[in-house]
Amino acid sequence: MPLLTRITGPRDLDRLSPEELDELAGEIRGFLVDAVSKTGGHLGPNLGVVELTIALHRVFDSPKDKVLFDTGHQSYVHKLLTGRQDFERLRAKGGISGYPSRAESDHDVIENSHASTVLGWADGLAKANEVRGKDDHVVAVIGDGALTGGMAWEALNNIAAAKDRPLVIVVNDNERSYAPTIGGLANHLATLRTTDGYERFLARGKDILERTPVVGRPLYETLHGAKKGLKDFIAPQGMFEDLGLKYVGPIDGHDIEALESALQRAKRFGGPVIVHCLTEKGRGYKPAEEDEADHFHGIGPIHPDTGLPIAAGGMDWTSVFGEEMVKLGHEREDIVAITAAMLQPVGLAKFAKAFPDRVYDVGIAEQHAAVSAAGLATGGLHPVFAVYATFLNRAFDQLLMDVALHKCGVTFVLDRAGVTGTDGASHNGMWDMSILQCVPTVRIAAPRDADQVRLQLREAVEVDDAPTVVRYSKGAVGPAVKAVGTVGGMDVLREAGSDRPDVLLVSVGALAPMCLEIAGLLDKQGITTTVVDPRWVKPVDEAMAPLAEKHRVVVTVEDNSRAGGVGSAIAQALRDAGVDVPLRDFGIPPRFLDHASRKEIMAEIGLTAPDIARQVTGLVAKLDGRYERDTAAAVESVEPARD
Ligand SMILES: Cc1ncc(C[n+]2csc(CCOP(=O)(O)OP(=O)(O)O)c2C)c(N)n1
Ligand SMILES: CC(=O)[C@@H](O)[C@H](O)COP(=O)(O)O
Ligand SMILES: [Mg+2]
Repeated sequence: MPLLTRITGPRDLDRLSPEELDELAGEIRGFLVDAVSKTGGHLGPNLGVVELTIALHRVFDSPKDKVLFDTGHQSYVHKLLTGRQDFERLRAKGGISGYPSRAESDHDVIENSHASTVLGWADGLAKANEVRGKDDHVVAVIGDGALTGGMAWEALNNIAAAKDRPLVIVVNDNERSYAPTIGGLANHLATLRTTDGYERFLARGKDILERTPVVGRPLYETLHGAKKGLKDFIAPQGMFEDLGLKYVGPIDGHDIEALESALQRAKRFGGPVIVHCLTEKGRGYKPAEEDEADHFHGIGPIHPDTGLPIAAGGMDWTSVFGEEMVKLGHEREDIVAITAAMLQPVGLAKFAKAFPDRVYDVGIAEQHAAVSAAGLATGGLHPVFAVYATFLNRAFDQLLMDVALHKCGVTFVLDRAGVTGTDGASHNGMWDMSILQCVPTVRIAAPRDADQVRLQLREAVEVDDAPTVVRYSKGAVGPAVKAVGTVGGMDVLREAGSDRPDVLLVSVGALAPMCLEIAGLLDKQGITTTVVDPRWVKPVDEAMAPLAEKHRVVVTVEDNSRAGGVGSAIAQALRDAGVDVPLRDFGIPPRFLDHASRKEIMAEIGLTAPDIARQVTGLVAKLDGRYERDTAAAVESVEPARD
């Protein structure tokens, strides 16, 4: 019977022998490859923390002790050891989340998948324990990549100041974010890695010697003295110790015994202590180990034996951007690119290959990316910062106060805008067109197809005195949607065919095909509709108000939060212009969305053609003063939302 099936909670690990623990690690690796190759997910990061997570749960007593994960994408092993072994529907609707989830388990604390927050959480929890007189342990697992985020250092600055406040920081150092982790910190970790394990030597020696006190004690003192000498001699004083943090390491992150020994020492230390663990992303699965791109950081379904993707990827938004960037790079030598540790995922790999000296990976440091972009622009260049829409939240103040306030020509390209779905609540790109509404001078483009991405990216990089934003969805790019005319700077996608059309339907970005479908459904109700794509959704086009005035109702549809989104901005513009036409805005409800597929979530929140057509039908019926009965009948006659 597989050992893994006997593990229903962390305490079941205590009964296993060292040999069984190694056997369990092997079983877990096999389980991860088998399960995640079917569902997709973060295979590489989790293969790298098998032994580490086993050791953590043997040394600490979760959930009394808090075991915290930064970003949380590497918490699958933690889930397996804390009673969750059904990975059939990993990241799918109704299945387990790909990140810690309080609804799933008391062992889970941080659900936020935005990096570099774990040390802040740990600092707060440790302070709470101190105030409440609790002796629970707080253990924070942070990757070398997440350690490049500014918030990690804000927390470390606080943690290091409290020398008597116990807190265990486990640095999961696999030398990679997606690609190899960049920066001075990564170089410093490399220095610590090369100090030939004097801590490891001591840790192992101390535990063995302590078990034989008679002989061991004097011998240990000698060793300890030797260690001091050894350390001064062979290991530079680590930055962490200079900060006032006890440093233990480097520890082989795949040696359970060594890990437990180091973690036991850290547990007893009584103050803030860093355990520096050396791990390998993708360990134990050859296709991942040999993958130079990102060691299978995040994958879709693959053939387990070869690691090759099952679904062939078509043309996606990211590739369209990436290819146009290369063309722009050839045409304009002032264009440079910035990524926050996601060169490949945001589509800048080709640009980096063509222009290696004009691309900057700043680490997981979006705030720094935005401020350094202001510097680059002030220095005469035009930076393009490509980042997932949800991670731009991190750099809001820098976009506002460094880029916009100083009139810097910086282009922010937001990938994964709108509902992404399977990565859970914190990954949907649903806030950018809300938070940016209040930024003076910023211009926001929402391209509807590949041609518009190319065109609007070019329009954006032409602006040299204000921030520009180009935002598009995740995954395959939809069909080209041609304009049939223009009004002001807006594209008309469908004429109403009436002198007094009923509905002005404002289609934002990638939802254009759905908006044309809505217009078709309204047609069947005898409702005439003009469909426009503003292209640049901020500022609201000056032609919007006079165009709205020619219609009976305005409907806006956006893949962004309804709260303060494009619909709100247009409503405000109509009010400011004295245009009194009712407006109904459709978007993502301002709440956190549980993980599911994009399609499932869009249906759940009513962002589908039938749902919207049904509501607009009812709206127009009410405008006509038709009886509720008629309205209900008209509404029901719209085709039900396809499942
Ligand atoms: C603020 C933020 N920016 C970017 C990301 C995307 N991201 C997820 S995991 C990851 C790399 C993390 O590297 P590391 O912390 O070393 O963990 P590892 O995957 O190596 O275990 C990145 C950049 C994120 N989750 N949050
Ligand atoms: C954990 C994290 O933030 C990333 O790995 C993210 O999951 C990637 O998302 P995509 O799969 O959409 O690139
Ligand atoms: Mg890493």
